[in-house]
Amino acid sequence: MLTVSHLTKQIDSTMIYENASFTLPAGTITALIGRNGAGKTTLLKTLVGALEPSRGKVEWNNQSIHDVPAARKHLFLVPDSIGVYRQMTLGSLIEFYQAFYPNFERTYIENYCRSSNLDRGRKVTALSKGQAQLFLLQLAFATNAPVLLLDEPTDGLDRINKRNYLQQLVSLLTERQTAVLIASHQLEELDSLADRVMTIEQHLVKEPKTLDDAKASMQKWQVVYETVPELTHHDIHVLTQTGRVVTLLVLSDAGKLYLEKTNPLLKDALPVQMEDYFLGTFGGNRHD
Ligand SMILES: Nc1ncnc2c1ncn2[C@@H]1O[C@H](COP(=O)(O)OP(=O)(O)OP(=O)(O)O)[C@@H](O)[C@H]1O
Repeated sequence: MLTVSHLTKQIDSTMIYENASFTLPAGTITALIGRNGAGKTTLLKTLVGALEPSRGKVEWNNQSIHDVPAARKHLFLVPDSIGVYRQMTLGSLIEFYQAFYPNFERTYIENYCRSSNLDRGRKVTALSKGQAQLFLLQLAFATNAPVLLLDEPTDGLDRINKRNYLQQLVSLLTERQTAVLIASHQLEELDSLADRVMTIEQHLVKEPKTLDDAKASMQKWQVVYETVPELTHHDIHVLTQTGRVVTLLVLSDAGKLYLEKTNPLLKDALPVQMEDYFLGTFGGNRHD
């Protein structure tokens, strides 16, 4: 299992992210969410050994990813851009990763190239953004690595490829018991996919919570007023207001009490979605 302890990254004296401590259990999908620039990509790059941590460690079964390069064969990162692969041909990428990953399934990726009419001699730059992304995602499956780190995996995919890819991810994950960490802004997608959610809030990496626990930490209400009051409480986050109808998130018991005191005419509970969780966590007065 991948175990991360007190992982911290500073670049020049700027804190990028701090104190990441978590494990990635087999057969689970963990969503990593945070505002732009929160440090998600930097965290993924540190996990895979592409960046050195300032403090803390990443271990695969007690072997340090940073001190023992061979331990990295248990992880594969699909980056958020093809930058590092630009000048490589598909064939050379396949050779490169086959040499590194002991359970690499060459037939799998070759079949994919054939069925998608991708010539192995083509450079990654000669593919469209979506084609390159799909190729890397399939390459990730071909490595058979027990831990997959995916940075904005569905960015650039059309709806059909996105749906097919997500179905494939879930079935491969179940079959192989892969541990997956996905950094993404596609919150609706994460809602149906993730078992757990981990946030980076003001540089601090929080412990993963189950999706149910995360959603239960806030309540969503649709409230109707005679006259809508100013809802200024720290733990009330207004999502929308249409006339006298307000949809809001309540982030604490104090917020709940405050809401009661505003004497709404009607109050209906709504299910909390991942997008609400994001807005409640990052968009409320607490983070202003
Ligand atoms: N090589 C670098 N030198 C200096 N600062 C860097 C470097 N790489 C990243 N940063 C800074 O680290 C912070 C986090 O960047 P990162 O790309 O990890 O964020 P992110 O959460 O993935 O953002 P987004 O959601 O926009 O993709 C940013 O402020 C960025 O400017």
